[in-house]
Amino acid sequence: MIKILKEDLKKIIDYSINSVLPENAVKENLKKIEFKKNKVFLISIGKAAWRMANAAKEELKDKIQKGIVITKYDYGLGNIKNMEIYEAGHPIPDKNSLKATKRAIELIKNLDDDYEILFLVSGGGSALFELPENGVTLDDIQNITSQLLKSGADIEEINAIRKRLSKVKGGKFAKLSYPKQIYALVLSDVLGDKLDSIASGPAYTDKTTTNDVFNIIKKYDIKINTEIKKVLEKERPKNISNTKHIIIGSVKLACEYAMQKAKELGYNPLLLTTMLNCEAKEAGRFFANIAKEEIKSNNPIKKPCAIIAGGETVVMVKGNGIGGRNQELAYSFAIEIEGIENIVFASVGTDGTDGPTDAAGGIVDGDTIKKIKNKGLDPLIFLENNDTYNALEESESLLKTGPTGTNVNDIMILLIN
Ligand SMILES: Nc1ncnc2c1ncn2[C@@H]1O[C@H](COP(=O)(O)OP(=O)(O)OP(=O)(O)O)[C@@H](O)[C@H]1O
Ligand SMILES: O=C(O)[C@H](O)CO
Ligand SMILES: [Mg+2]
Repeated sequence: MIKILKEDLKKIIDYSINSVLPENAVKENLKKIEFKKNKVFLISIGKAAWRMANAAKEELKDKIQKGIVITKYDYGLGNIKNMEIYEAGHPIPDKNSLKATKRAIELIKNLDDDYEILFLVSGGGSALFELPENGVTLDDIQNITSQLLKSGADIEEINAIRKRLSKVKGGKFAKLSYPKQIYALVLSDVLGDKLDSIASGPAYTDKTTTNDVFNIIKKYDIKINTEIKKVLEKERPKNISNTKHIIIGSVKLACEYAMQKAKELGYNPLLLTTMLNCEAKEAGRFFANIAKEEIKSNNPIKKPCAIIAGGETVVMVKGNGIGGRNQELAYSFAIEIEGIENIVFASVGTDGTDGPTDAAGGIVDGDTIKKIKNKGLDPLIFLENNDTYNALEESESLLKTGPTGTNVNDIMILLIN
């Protein structure tokens, strides 16, 4: 029984991820853009950058005369005609992020008046598209980003800070490109699809205030020096007039496709939320509470059922193990449902990389914790040490997809028979 549940769960995940791959989304939405000039410069940033750029090139062909792609290491899939392809550091920017970004700006500065800009944006863009603001060094950015990523701050909070430390975020890229028109196609990995947060909104007006920024610094006890403090006080550009944005994919869509596939496989689907953003291990426990209620009283939906959620949880990393938010969520679920039969649960990053690991997430059931105990290991220590990658590896519960080419947050699916 578990075997079938697991197979079904994997089918649902595959279907959902395949349905939000960027190619179709880019091609369909390009039809909505009315370019006014005959030449297009393409700039594509983020984890999905290569595939989005390739799809745009297939669709617009030689109308795209030049372009640059900036993606994460190993996410570039070869040459694309007329394009420069760069790979750089993620989730913390490195010198290749800066080199590629500098090059992008240089290319844009040299474009003649016949060009408009097609800007393809996907999650991960914040780390990959980066040029430090005057008075800020790459070291500063690396240090502050790394503090923020471990602090439990959510992506909107993290990006509020990133925007101020950068010359290209928070609408500054649009200002740099002015008066060229920018058409942005955005694959959203931010809950609620907030355009000023996705990849730190390079071409979108920053909605955060200086007050917000210092509240975040205080709330998460981020250590900054006086030079950085001065930079953080500077306002972002307002009145950006040369950009148009279209959202072309999101976690909501991924959840809807998961529901569709679950139904097709005979499960009653229920969508809990597309905005899950609490602490990962709390979310795991909450899902376990729901699973127990379901098993006991067929509530909130009749079995067999698929209970689905989308979102992006946070982890306050305190230990020195390896893992990611999906692995931690799935593992904490497993701890709560040890020994219970006929349930399978997965939490997965649609981009295929959960945290700094080669896994997309975890897929767990009532036997997961037993397997760990049978090896004489203590299941709780892994969680305490944020070492859920190793815990899931020991229990054959890692979910690996490899880089998927898309990036629309995380999905959680609970199947109960
Ligand atoms: N050992 C660990 N256990 C659990 N979570 C971890 C661990 N180490 C890092 N993380 C979490 O992994 C997150 C970064 O992973 P990941 O690359 O999947 O982020 P992402 O949100 O997909 O990136 P982006 O938003 O730039 O696309 C960090 O926010 C951090 O909280
Ligand atoms: O790059 C980023 O800032 C995150 O992935 C959110 O878009
Ligand atoms: Mg990820």
